[in-house]
Amino acid sequence: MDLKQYVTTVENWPKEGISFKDITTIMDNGPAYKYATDQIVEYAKEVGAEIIVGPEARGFIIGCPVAYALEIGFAPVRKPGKLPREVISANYGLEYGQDTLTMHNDAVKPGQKVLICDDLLATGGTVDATIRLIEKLGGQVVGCAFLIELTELKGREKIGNYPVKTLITY
Ligand SMILES: O=P(O)(O)OC[C@H]1O[C@H](OP(=O)(O)OP(=O)(O)O)[C@H](O)[C@@H]1O
Ligand SMILES: Nc1ncnc2[nH]cnc12
Repeated sequence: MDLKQYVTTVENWPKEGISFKDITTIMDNGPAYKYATDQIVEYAKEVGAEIIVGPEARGFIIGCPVAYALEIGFAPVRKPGKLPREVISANYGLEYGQDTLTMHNDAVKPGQKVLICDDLLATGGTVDATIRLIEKLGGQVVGCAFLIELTELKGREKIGNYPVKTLITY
């Protein structure tokens, strides 16, 4: 299936110069959402993922069905003030701003094999911060899976040698 036909590009949103890739038009199409999820499930099997970690908010949409299909856990990475128990934090830069991400300090167990799932790899700031959080807890990042990669923004370079799987590139 050509997933690209289901991605909607919105120019100059949320601010001037950003070419926003809207994935709601993948999600609201049953066969497209299932096809995309199935591709990432296969990748998760290949890398031997034992838990999925996904950053708020769109990482939940991609990561949760993968965890469900494999009957493994899902650990959320969230913006500050959202997780109720003790957290660890990491700062990062975004294509359009600066922020902090947090994760429960027992969400990933030492040595556990983790697949990070998100909708989009842009500058790599979000996934880089997510990797730092997982590794602080002793987790082993075995892969990073995305629906979309914006190659111009060089996210892969930012994260170096971690295996990356993307379904659509621009
Ligand atoms: O590679 P990067 O430059 O870090 O950009 C990619 C990240 O940006 C978006 O999330 P955003 O922070 O907009 O949050 P949202 O999912 O809650 O809308 C997207 O869902 C990725 O997580
Ligand atoms: N260009 C982009 N498209 C969609 N989501 C984004 N999040 C950050 N940059 C984005």
